[in-house]
Amino acid sequence: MSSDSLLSVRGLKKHYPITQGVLKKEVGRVKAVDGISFDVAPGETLGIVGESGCGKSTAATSLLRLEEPTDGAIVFDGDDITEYDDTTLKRFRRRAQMMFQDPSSSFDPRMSVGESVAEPLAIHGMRDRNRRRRIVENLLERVGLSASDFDRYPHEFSGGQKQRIALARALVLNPDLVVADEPVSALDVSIQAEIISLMRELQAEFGLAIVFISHDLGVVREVCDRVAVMYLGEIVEIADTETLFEEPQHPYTRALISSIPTPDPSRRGERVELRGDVPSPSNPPSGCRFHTRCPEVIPPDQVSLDQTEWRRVLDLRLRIDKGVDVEDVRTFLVAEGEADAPEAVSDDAVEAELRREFDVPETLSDPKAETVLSQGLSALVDGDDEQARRTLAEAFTTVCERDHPELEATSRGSTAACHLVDEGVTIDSPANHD
Ligand SMILES: Nc1ncnc2c1ncn2[C@@H]1O[C@H](COP(=O)(O)OP(=O)(O)OP(=O)(O)O)[C@@H](O)[C@H]1O
Repeated sequence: MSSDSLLSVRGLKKHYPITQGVLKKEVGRVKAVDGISFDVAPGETLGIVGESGCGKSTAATSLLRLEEPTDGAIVFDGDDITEYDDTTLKRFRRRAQMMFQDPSSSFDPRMSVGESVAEPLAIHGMRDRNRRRRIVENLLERVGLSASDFDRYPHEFSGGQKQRIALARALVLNPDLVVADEPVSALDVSIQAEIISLMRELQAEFGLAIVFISHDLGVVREVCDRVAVMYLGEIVEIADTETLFEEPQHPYTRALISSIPTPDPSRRGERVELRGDVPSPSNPPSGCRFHTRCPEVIPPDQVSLDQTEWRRVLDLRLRIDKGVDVEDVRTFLVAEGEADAPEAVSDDAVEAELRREFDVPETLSDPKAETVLSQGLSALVDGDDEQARRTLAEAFTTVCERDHPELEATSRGSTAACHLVDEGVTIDSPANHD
C-alpha cells in the first residue's frame, strides 16, 4: 500500500456461486470481480470504466462491503475493512458512502427528502431532530436546492434534482470517500454537466475522494484524476487520465477510446471495431481474457500474416476449438443451392464456407500458415476434430492465449496488463493520434 493512500484495494475478488438442484450444489462461479488492485489518495477521483458486465458495480459494492468480497484486502485509512466486525463496519460506513445510478429508486417515496437525507445522521446517533434539520437544510442549499425543499417528497423532483438530493445524503456524514456508480448515466446530457460540476465543487470543499464508476469515457475524462479500465473482472490498465486518453497502452483501452463519439470529422473512421461477444465471466478465456476479441493479438513468431488476416485465422481456430458441426455446414450449403443433398456437398466447398464465414482468404499470404490451415480444415471435414484442433493449436497458439499478463509499469507512466507491453513494443495505432 502506498503511504498516502486513503483506500488501498489488493486482489479483490467477488465470485457468485452458480448452483443447481434443490441441494444448491455449486456447479460453477461467476467471477464478476477477479483480483483487482488499486489505490485512491485523499481528495482524488479514480474512474473505473469498462463495458456492461465487466464487474464495475460489483467492485463498488464489494469494496464498501455492501456485499461480502470472496477474497482480497481493502485497506481504508490503514485498516483492512474485510476484518471489521459489525461495530467497526458501522463506523467505516460513516466515512465511506455510496451513490447509485437511479436517483428514483434511491429514495423511500413515503419519506420527505429532508428525512431521507437526515436518515444517516439518525442512524449514526444524532438524536436532536432540530439539529439534523439545520444540517440538512444547509446541505440542500449547498447542492443547489433550497432549505424549504426539506418537507417535499421525491416525486416532486426531476431526475437531476433527485441526484442532487442523493449527493446531499452521501455527504451528510461528512465522509472521506464516495463511491458513485454511474451517478449521471440516467440524466440528460445538460443535467449531467450540472451534476458533474456540482460534484467537483463539493469534492474540493469536502476534500472528498471519489471512486467514479461509468461506462461513459467522455464523462470519465472530464471528472477523473486517474482511470482504471476493467475487462471481464480484471483491471487491464491504470493511468492518470491524460496519459490514458493520450497514450493508451492496452488494446482494449484503445478500442474503448476510439468508440467515443467525436464531432471532429477528421477523427471519425478511426474506430477500432471489437468483433465477437464479451465472453462469460463464469468461464473466462485463458491467458489474457481479451485475446478472443483483441484487434492486436500477437501472432506466434513463425506466423507471418498481417493483423487482419491473423485475427481471422485465430477466430476460425478458436471456433473450431469450441466445436464446429460439419454436417450443419453441409446442410447450410444445400439450402444455399450448392448441392442437392448434404452428402453431395464436396469437402472443398465445406472448407471454403468455413473460411468465408470468418473472412479468411482462400489462400493465406504466408504459405507455411496456409499449409497448416489446410491440413487442419481437412482433418475437421474428415471428421477428425481432435486432429484438427491439435494441428491448428500447434501452429496458431498465441502467447496472449497461453500466458496471463500481469499489470506492469509501461514507459508512458501507466500500468497495463498486456504482452505487447511486456515485450516493450511501442504501440502506434490510429487511436493514439491527435
Ligand atoms: N448477484 C449476482 N449473481 C450472479 N451474477 C451476478 C450477480 N451480480 C452481478 N453478476 C454478474 O457479474 C458480472 C458483473 O456484473 P456487474 O453488474 O458488476 O457489471 P457492470 O460492469 O457494473 O455492468 P453494468 O454496467 O451493466 O451494471 C455480470 O456477468 C453479472 O451478470
